[in-house]
Amino acid sequence: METFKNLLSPLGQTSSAVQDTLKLVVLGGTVETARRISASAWNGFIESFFLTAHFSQEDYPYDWLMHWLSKQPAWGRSREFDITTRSVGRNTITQTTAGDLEDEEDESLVHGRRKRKVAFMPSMDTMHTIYYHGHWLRITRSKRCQDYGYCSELKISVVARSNDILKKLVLEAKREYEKDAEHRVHIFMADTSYGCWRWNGARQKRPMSSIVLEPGVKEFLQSEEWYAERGIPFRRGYLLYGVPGSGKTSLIHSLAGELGLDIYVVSLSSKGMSDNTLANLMGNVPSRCILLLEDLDAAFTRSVSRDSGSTGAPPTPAATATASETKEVNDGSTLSLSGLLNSLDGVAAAEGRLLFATTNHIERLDPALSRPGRMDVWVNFKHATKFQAEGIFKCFFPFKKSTPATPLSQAPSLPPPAVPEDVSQTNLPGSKRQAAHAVPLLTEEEISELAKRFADAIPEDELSVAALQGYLLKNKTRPTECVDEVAKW
Ligand SMILES: Nc1ncnc2c1ncn2[C@@H]1O[C@H](COP(=O)(O)OP(=O)(O)OP(=O)(O)O)[C@@H](O)[C@H]1O
Repeated sequence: METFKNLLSPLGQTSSAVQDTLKLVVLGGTVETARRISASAWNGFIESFFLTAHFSQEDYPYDWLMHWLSKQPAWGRSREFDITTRSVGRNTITQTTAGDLEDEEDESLVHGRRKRKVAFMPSMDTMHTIYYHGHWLRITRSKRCQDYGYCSELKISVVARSNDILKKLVLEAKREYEKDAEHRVHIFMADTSYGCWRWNGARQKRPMSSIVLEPGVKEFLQSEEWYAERGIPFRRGYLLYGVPGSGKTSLIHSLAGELGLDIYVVSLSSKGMSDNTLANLMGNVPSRCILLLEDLDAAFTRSVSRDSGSTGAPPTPAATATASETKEVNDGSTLSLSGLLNSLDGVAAAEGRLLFATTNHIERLDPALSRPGRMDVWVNFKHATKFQAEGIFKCFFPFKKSTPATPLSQAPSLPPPAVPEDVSQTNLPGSKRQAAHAVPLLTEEEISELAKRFADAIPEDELSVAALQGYLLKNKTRPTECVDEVAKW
């Protein structure tokens, strides 16, 4: 009997091990089930109290919220963040507020290159908490994968019974955004790969007075139509043509600022541009904007396939030459003249949109483009005249208003004032034109005198205004020497 027990004992040990294992499995399973039930009960509880709003980068409210958040000290104090020089929305303001590493220079140029701003961005997938009107907002920024790449999303949750608090937040963000955007013009570029518009940056508005043109050139803007109730003329296309660096683009930007419109830019020379892409793009421009077709001629010097539907340009030698060039280059663009004309007609028919086109080679354009209702106002931009040289000099250097009693020679040389009443330097990009440079402050009369001498030394109709601006920029702290040395330049 004893022997039999001894024989069975290993089996008894095994069965208790199995029992122990089973106990562990049951215990583990119970704990896990309890955990899951409590987690889902907690989530259900949370969801029944939390309201959550999602904001996609593709839509404007995302920008309003990012802009609003950028102004919140808590957002800037985030303990986990990315450091970026990239834009995060349509609004560069998001980069330049709380948490900005470098805020004393705005859009300044260093050796001709734009200085990059570095900013703190709260990192992705981290929850940030902000107190807002008696509520704690839980905010998470995350990335979503889309057909054409990644798109950011903002999720804001709040414990509240109704969504009034979220509505209030969105409206406040919108108001603040619009207040700041008043001083900026947003630029959207056509993306030919996906036939859509991409935000490309926001520029400081530039006063129209800083664009120095011969008298009469700006007249086309002064018709009453422009400032009629809607602020937009009716069914008009404006073709600005002429030498490079003569102010065509600058004038359009300045106008956009005055009318409070964003600019949608299509470069017809872009790779992959086709009739369909152009039609898609045109179909997606908002109702109030400036549509700018850049390098209109480029489309005709590459691969525009003229079809029987087009009226055809007279066979000028230039056109013949470009036709032969056309065959050589083919980068996938299949834009046809009729496709372009159809798109233009569609845009022109839409009220509230302003159509502008620029070209450096007017002779290459097809006359069909200048039909009434298409490009019916043509404006020629030439090289700088003496009048423009004088004007640009005056725009460039700061001056102080001299009181009649003060003799010119005794006018004290003061550091540049920070007061906004100084109307000079409006031609320079950026808002802090006078900031760090010790420009000797001359009187208005002295600057006028120097400007006259500068203009006398500049040959008429030979240099572009951009070239003159480049020279002045190099001498931005030496107004007098710059005039003395201009003959050698
Ligand atoms: N008439 C002008 N008045 C004031 N600034 C000007 C004028 N023309 C050119 N500029 C300056 O020169 C630079 C280039 O000007 P802009 O880009 O407007 O020229 P553009 O005619 O559009 O040239 P492109 O044909 O090469 O596009 C800008 O920084 C602008 O400030």
